[in-house]
Amino acid sequence: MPGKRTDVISWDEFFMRVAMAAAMRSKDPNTQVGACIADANHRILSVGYNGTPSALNDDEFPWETADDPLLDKHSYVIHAEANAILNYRGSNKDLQGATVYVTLFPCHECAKTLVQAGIGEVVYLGDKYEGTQDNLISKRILDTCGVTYRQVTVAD
Ligand SMILES: O=c1ccn([C@H]2C[C@H](O)[C@@H](COP(=O)(O)O)O2)c(=O)[nH]1
Ligand SMILES: [Zn+2]
Repeated sequence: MPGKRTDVISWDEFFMRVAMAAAMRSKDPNTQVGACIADANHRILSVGYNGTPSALNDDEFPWETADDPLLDKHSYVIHAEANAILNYRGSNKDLQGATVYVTLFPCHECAKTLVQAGIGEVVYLGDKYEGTQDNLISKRILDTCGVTYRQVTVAD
């Protein structure tokens, strides 16, 4: 069609950029994670980022890592993927076969949650914990459950 723009961003890049925007809402000083769930019709089903439960004042809880679980941020943060699933307002069945775009490869807890929610594909940006025990368990869960995963890059 004459005059039509053709150099538009791909769906992968679009959904990953939505996940990247969500990550910018995270208060975590070390690792900001965003997740965007999309269906086969290229509709966004939900978005989430890593943060404390909304009823919990994030000024009153730690954002550092500590040996004492009471003082460790990991005890209080809901992961981006879990928040995206929890934020979803449709029927759970609609997540069946959906794709999650996530800025960090999911941890093994998120892998279990994604599988149980029916997510069929994980598209990720970074894998900074690659090779760790948690990361290997996560990949084992996804592999065993038939959830495919692939890495994408997004230009600066
Ligand atoms: O699957 C995942 C794994 C981690 N997160 C969040 C949880 C924390 O807020 C950070 C990780 O912090 P580190 O300092 O890198 O341990 O990332 C997530 O949302 N999803
Ligand atoms: Zn996780």
